[in-house]
Amino acid sequence: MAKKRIVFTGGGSAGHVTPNIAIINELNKSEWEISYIGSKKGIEKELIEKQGIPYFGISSGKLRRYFDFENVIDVFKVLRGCFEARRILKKLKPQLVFSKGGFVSVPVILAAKSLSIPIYIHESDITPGLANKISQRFATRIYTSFEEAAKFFPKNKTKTIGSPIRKELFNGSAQKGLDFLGYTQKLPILTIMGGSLGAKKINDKVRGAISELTSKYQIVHLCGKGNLDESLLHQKNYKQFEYLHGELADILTATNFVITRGGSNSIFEFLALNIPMIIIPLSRNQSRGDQILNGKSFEKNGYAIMLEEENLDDRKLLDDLDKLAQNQESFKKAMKLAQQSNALDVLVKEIN
Ligand SMILES: CC(=O)N[C@H]1[C@@H](OP(=O)(O)OP(=O)(O)OC[C@H]2O[C@@H](n3ccc(=O)[nH]c3=O)[C@H](O)[C@@H]2O)O[C@H](CO)[C@@H](O)[C@@H]1O
Repeated sequence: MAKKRIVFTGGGSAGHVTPNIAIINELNKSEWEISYIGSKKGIEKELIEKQGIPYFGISSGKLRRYFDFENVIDVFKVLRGCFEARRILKKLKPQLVFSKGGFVSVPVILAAKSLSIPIYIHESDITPGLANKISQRFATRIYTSFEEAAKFFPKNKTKTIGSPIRKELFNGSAQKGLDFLGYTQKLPILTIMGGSLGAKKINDKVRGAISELTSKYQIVHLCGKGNLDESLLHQKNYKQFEYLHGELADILTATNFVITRGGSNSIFEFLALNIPMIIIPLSRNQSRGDQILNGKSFEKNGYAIMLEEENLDDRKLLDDLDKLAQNQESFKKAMKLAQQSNALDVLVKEIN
């Protein structure tokens, strides 16, 4: 029997890729021929090629909400991306395009629409990103992580399902994580994840308070590409990484507490893994404020403490960490009570 064909798209940062990887890993490879269209150089290229999935790079422009001369150039890049995506889709002839958003997905969606290929999209945040805002009118079905997001999309084709999480994250070994880090069970493990690209503000604050932090915690700092601090290479109880791939599952299983940006996929992963967290969202100056809404929603439900960047100083960070540790059982209880969504199973079923 001929295989069914699906094309995934999404990129720019890992949050627009890891949910696709979660789904790809669950699709039966003897039934599905899977391909991916992303940008020529974005993080999606490396992450998808690691999975052994055929990858097609297209020209893509950044979508900005403000005026910039670069916008004019980017319009041409996006147009070029549309033609390239159309050529690739005509060749691959998929029955479905699945998009996780990010600016590279827009040309793919426009091309898919022009070829009448059905399109499913997933929105991770409470308010839709610009790419999904544009794409939604062309989508056949729209899925959201947050209940609050559904109101931004047409009712008849939208469904809230939660966040599709890579199954491997649930199969980690705490001991393997400790061995990898060279840590013991003497002090709690605090993992700091500044989103997939790292967060300079968080990196600086953590490093500024390093003596006090490392006297209480064994730290795993995911600091983003190009953000390693050489002066701390020999710091006791401190391990820094630009980005972790396969080891992440073991490390998160060994982790007691997390300090994180408010990226939707990360915080849903910590929720599913029952790890109490402090969320420091990207501020309104640097974003549309989606992470603040994500953080507020998690705080309201008792899963996290939210600490706004404007209030982020060493003392506040240390105090909030103490609060998190003292009340860890109540955070864990609230997280356990949360309807653990089976978003991944739902999506795989709907795609099949
Ligand atoms: C700056 C920016 O625009 N951020 C957005 C981006 O965040 P970002 O790309 O940071 O996305 P998320 O925090 O949602 O997800 C990051 C993903 O990368 C993985 N990971 C991270 C670090 C690491 O070392 N290894 C690893 O595997 C995490 O497990 C997670 O699956 O997309 C999110 C989902 O739309 C949005 O909520 C964020 O606002």
